[in-house]
Amino acid sequence: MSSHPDTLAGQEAWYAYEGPEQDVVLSSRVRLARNLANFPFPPCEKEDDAQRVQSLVFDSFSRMEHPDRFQAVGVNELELRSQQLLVERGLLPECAADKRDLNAPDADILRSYAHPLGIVVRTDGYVSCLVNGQDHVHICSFASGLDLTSPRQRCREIDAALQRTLQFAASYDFGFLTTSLRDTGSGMKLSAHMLLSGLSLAQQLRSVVDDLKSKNYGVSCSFAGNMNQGSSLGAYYKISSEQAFNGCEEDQLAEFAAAIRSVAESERKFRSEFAENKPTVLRNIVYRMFAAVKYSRFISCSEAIDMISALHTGCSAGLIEGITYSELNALLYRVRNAHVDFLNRNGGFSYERDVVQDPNLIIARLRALIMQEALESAQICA
Ligand SMILES: Nc1ncnc2c1ncn2[C@@H]1O[C@H](COP(=O)(O)OP(=O)(O)OP(=O)(O)O)[C@@H](O)[C@H]1O
Repeated sequence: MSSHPDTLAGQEAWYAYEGPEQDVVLSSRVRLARNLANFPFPPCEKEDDAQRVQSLVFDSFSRMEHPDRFQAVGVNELELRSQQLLVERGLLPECAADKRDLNAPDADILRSYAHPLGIVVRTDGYVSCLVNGQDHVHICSFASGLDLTSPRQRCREIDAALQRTLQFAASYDFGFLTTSLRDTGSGMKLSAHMLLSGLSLAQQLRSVVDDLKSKNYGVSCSFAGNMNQGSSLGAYYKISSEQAFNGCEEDQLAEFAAAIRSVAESERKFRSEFAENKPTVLRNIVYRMFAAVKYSRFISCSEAIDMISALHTGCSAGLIEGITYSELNALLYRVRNAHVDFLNRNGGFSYERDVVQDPNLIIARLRALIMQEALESAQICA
């Protein structure tokens, strides 16, 4: 099973690599919002303005050093399944339907936008730029674990390179001007995906969420779930900054990193208390999921996310060995519908007679095989 869609230009995707604090923090994201001066912002722009903005941004990328490192495309030129692959990678915005039901068929992301989106992706997949989304330009970059410095550096390089040929809307008093007031200033939004299974099991999530909200950080479900009921699929949460005008970029970055570290410390504390006070309950959760992965013939996307979460918790409690956090994090991408579909179409697999006639069964069957292959060297530590 070699041709994973996450191998770009011969290089593994960013999420295949180890990162700091990965026992709790899966990944970090930095994005910069910018708008071109002298053009109405996306909610108010006309079709030909949007076309012109896209041409100017694509042209600016084509004039950068090594322009062949960038692939620029109008999203409406991509097949629905390619769009969905980019959504699953976090490069295109999700529409509400994706959040509600991960097992549902693909939704058309373009319908939520007044004008066609454009996207530029660097061929190594580390940095991308969305055109005509909420703002004219959203530059974004990811890194494994808690690492905001390297994605911010990559975003800044692209920002500086774009500013050689484009003029962005800015004011001395407010900084960069953006569609949403909360992005005005640095235009920077920071986020971290975290596994908060310890806090969830100990039912301590509410106070952590309230504390983050009081510091102007947003908390939402990474995959699906209901924040009001305090339940997120697999206990995966996204924490993000909600305002870009307080202090300089360095301060925003340092404060956000400190908040994430503090949540990570609480999470570790509650994970180890749970392991000490309820060792049998924890073993039951982890071992059942391990067995389910090993022996299931069909796995749905939401089941897979729950299973990966339990395996991750099991690894950090020393109950499972032979698989790394980064392998588990990469699995969270590999089990999504469009990723499995890509592999199915490119892998030349053959399936059992009773599976082959049903496309939904094929995807669930292949997902089970992907999970089993990832766990090949993993074992339970009794
Ligand atoms: N720290 C992270 N690690 C991995 N993926 C992330 C992270 N933060 C956000 N994402 C993914 O990136 C995509 C966009 O994130 P999000 O929903 O926060 O942005 P948005 O509000 O749509 O746009 P923007 O942040 O550009 O204004 C989503 O698919 C989300 O799951």
